[in-house]
Amino acid sequence: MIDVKGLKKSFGEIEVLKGIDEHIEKGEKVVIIGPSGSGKSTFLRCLNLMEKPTAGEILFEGKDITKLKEKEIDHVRQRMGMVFQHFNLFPHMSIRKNITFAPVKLGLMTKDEANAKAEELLKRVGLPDKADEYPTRLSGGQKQRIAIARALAMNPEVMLFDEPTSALDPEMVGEVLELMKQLADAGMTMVVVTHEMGFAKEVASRVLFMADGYVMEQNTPKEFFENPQNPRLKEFLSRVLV
Ligand SMILES: Nc1ncnc2c1ncn2[C@@H]1O[C@H](COP(=O)(O)OP(=O)(O)OP(=O)(O)O)[C@@H](O)[C@H]1O
Repeated sequence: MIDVKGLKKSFGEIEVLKGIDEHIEKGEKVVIIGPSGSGKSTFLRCLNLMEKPTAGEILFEGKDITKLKEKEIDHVRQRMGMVFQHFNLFPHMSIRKNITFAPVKLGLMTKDEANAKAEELLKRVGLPDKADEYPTRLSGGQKQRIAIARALAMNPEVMLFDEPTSALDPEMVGEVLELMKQLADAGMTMVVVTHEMGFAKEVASRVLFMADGYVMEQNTPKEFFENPQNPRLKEFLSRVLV
């Protein structure tokens, strides 16, 4: 589904991604872990071209999306939903409007269709009575569940999650991870940057370890956590799996 070839990304003089080759299959749940600053978010943001790669190719369904024009890039982004650490909801819009705004603006649905979709999604994320509320009235966990509903409103084929629970109070982490597990069980292709090792163990089909702009190791969760090979990964796991 997604083929990444020789991906590099620099910000000014600093090379953050130094050459990444990856293949993501339809239905896979790829979890990316690694130390702060290792390039995890940058890699994720390159996948849907929120960051423009400095070099390399990203093939989505066989087509190199790094060569597309701006308008075609919008189309790719519709097919790859993104969920951010800080929710990024529109504060001046109701929850319903947050969910329906993009599909209507992009002409994917009529207003009525989008409203019906919003209702269905609000039920799915367990917040059926929040359509007329505004984001400021919601808890962090609720905001993130709405952000997931908003991404799903575009009927994406892939969902990208950038540390979706890192900004949440501890008691709200579970409700968001539970919703992500439901999505995984429903067959969604997912790429997730997270510090939640339990989620990686339970949900991932493959776990990637990034350090210094490279994918240093990757494996099934069982092998990854029980039999790590790279010394950097061993050291990282010894610190996070206390
Ligand atoms: N827009 C930008 N301009 C300049 N430097 C950037 C930009 N985005 C990221 N960087 C730098 O790139 C490096 C990698 O950042 P990135 O956010 O990808 O790491 P990360 O592994 O996701 O870290 P964390 O776990 O702390 O979120 C960091 O040194 C960061 O400062």
